[in-house]
Amino acid sequence: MTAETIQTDRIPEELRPVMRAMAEAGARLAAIIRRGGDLASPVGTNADGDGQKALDVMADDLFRQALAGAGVRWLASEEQDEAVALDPAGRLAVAIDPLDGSSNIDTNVSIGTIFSIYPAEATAEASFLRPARQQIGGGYIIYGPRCAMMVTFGDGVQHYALDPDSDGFRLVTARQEMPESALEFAINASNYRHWPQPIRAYIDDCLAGSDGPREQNFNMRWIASLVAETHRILIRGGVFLYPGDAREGYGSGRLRMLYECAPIALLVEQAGGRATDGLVPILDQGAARLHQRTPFVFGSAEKVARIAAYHELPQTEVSALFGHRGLFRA
Ligand SMILES: O=P(O)(O)OC[C@H]1O[C@](O)(COP(=O)(O)O)[C@@H](O)[C@@H]1O
Ligand SMILES: [Mg+2]
Ligand SMILES: [Mg+2]
Repeated sequence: MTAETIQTDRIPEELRPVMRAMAEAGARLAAIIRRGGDLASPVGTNADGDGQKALDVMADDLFRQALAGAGVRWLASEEQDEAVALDPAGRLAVAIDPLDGSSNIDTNVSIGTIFSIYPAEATAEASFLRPARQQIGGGYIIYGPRCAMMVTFGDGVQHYALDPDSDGFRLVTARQEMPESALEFAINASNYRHWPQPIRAYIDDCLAGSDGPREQNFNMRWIASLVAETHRILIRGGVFLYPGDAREGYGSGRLRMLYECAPIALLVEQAGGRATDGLVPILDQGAARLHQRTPFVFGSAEKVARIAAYHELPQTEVSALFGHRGLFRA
């Protein structure tokens, strides 16, 4: 690669090496995805028992190699049981979901990479198992019709796109803001019967549309790539929900606190939205274990606040017919 892998003038100086490495590995992964081939074949199982596909492992190797020379002391990955020590002199700790949206690899639907940056502490535990608000950077790369990166260093969200001529990420928008409101929600509705009552009630009211207490119609989207849902919501607004549910192993939902929810929550808050576990802000929480899951709700502030209010309603009110939830009229 000849030109800069990413335009760095708006990136804090101490984070430029790590961002150059992320961009370089991201551009390489984008090229592998464009070329296609057998990327979705099963190759093993990761720490949490999830099936790994060929591209999951390739992406993990690519980012680990790129980050090895970028001032990173600790690296935690979805694909590794334990955090690994990279550079003893490094001052940063990076947590990564190298390939997000694995179920979409073979269908040519947008997939991504999610990353979170903390100051390195003496141990991996101290570096990663801490309040998510202590992140000094977080973002994602989306491998879609256009390859793009959204990243925050705590002062707004920067939007970059991969320039196919130079193979480097160039700034598109210096301060990406999320629209305050939109009539779209995203949830995997096949799990409806397993959801807790407040989530069912919220979705019931969306589905009732203009005949229900909200008195307006909504649209639904579910891509099954967190990165792609986040990108849509950052650009167009709306809300995303992956609640805990009654299926075995899904009590805290599916998504991981450290390398999925924490960085997405940082981006969302920096873009003017909100991100919670349904009730409590994600950034006020931290992972107790590297691969800990959490229920996740994020999007336009007003919608996320409304979902929290459904959690606070008395059970009798939540269970009542939607027409009786007078609180939510208009
Ligand atoms: O298949 P489900 O249950 O709808 O889950 C979809 C979710 O799982 C994920 O694919 C999990 O991420 P990985 O692909 O990195 O394991 C998210 O991107 C997506 O939001
Ligand atoms: Mg993921
Ligand atoms: Mg993944």
